Amino acid sequence: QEKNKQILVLGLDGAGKTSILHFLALNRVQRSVAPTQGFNAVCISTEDRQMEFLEIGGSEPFRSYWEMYLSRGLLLVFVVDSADHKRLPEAKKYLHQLIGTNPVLPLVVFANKQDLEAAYHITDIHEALALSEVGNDRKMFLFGTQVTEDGSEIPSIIQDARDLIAHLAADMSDQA
Ligand SMILES: Nc1nc2c(ncn2[C@@H]2O[C@H](COP(=O)(O)OP(=O)(O)OP(=O)(O)O)[C@@H](O)[C@H]2O)c(=O)[nH]1
Ligand SMILES: [Mg+2]
Repeated sequence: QEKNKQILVLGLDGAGKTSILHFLALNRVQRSVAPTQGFNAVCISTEDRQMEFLEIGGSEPFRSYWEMYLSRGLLLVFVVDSADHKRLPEAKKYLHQLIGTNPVLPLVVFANKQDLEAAYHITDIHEALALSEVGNDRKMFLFGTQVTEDGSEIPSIIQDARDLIAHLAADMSDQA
């Protein structure tokens, strides 16, 4: 049933998936984050419902699971390291492979690590990931985020993103 579908959180290793989930769930920055070896399920309660997030590790051995779980996804949250310029083409390749299998799955992209000096601005991330090509029938959102202890401004973006994800997830469940 759609109600049991999860919000998939995918993206290359080190992009910040676990860090973002921790912040979304607890409004706090996690100090030492270990790479996710397999799956990381996080349940977040909003006023009227629960959201189930499923992160799948971004390291090579776990990427083969991404597509398998996509059919069970309510929406896709894709996280990139905005400062990892070298691997943006790889991230783009995986993203387009994933969404290619489902023309309507809503997409929320986090251009993470905006605190780093080398970070690309979201307009450059939009271009690097070819987000203009994700399809006209799909809802797509892009957030510039950072999960750091200093600077109180940006984490409010993560809270906005959480509200948006809650709305999208509710829409998708109600459609079922
Ligand atoms: N500077 C900076 N570092 C970050 C940010 N978000 C996460 N990190 C750090 O980046 C590293 C990787 O973060 P994770 O959250 O483990 O990344 P992940 O996408 O879950 O990685 P896998 O589980 O291996 O797929 C950790 O050392 C985090 O502390 C950010 O916004 N800015
Ligand atoms: Mg992780």
